Amino acid sequence: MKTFDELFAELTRTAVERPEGSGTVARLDAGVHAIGKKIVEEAAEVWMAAEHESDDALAEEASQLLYHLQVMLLARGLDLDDVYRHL
Ligand SMILES: N=c1c2ncn([C@@H]3O[C@H](COP(=O)(O)OP(=O)(O)OP(=O)(O)O)[C@@H](O)[C@H]3O)c2ncn1[C@@H]1O[C@H](COP(=O)(O)O)[C@@H](O)[C@H]1O
Repeated sequence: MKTFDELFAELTRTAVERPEGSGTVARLDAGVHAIGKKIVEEAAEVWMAAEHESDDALAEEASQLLYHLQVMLLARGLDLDDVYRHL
């Protein structure tokens, strides 16, 4: 298990070190258009899970949406403080 901040720290390292076989590296290389499409897809899956699926399925879809949001922030060179100052 990891926290939101721990995942972002891991993905930040991944973006720099670019380990072979990393899905995150592939998503960053695909760019913000592809990442944006994935965010929309995952957001729809969160919505559908909330309406029709179990609590655990909803939690899993939410985790995937949060992951793809973090990838988008990294792709644009933002960090979590850039988001937190708006909360
Ligand atoms: N938390 C996540 C995470 N959540 C979601 N995903 C990706 O998002 C996809 C979402 O699931 P879908 O059901 O939409 O699967 P899919 O339709 O096959 O997705 P596509 O690969 O076709 O886009 C997953 O298959 C993963 O590829 C994640 N990929 C990585 N992580 C974590 O990110 C870190 C770095 O991962 P790597 O870069 O892969 O090493 C590790 O801690 C991972 O656990």
